[in-house]
Amino acid sequence: MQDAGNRLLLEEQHHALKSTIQEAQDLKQGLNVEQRDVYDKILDAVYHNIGQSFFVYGSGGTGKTYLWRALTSKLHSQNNIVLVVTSSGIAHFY
Ligand SMILES: Nc1ncnc2c1ncn2[C@@H]1O[C@H](COP(=O)(O)OP(=O)(O)OP(=O)(O)O)[C@@H](O)[C@H]1O
Repeated sequence: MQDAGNRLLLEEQHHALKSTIQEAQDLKQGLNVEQRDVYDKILDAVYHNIGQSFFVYGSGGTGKTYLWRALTSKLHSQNNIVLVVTSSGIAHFY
């Protein structure tokens, strides 16, 4: 019985991971040139464990949240833990 439970859990986790990978690919493909430049710089810093801070700013509706979704989705799809702390319109990734 426990095996069946574990199998269901694994299937569900696999399904969730497949959805996240697809979402990450879709969001990445949709990035405009400016967003893609920032996306690449931030992921490069994460993958090389540089511990850099980035301040992403722009007028309302210019795609900051979209960029954030693309980044978190990509990192989640690779089993990374993403902590997002938002305060007064300023969001930090750790
Ligand atoms: N590269 C993109 N491709 C397709 N849609 C995009 C892209 N970038 C942004 N959008 C869309 O444009 C709209 C505004 O983007 P978003 O919410 O990311 O802006 P924002 O900078 O976070 O705005 P605000 O500062 O007002 O919160 C959203 O509907 C978002 O899905």
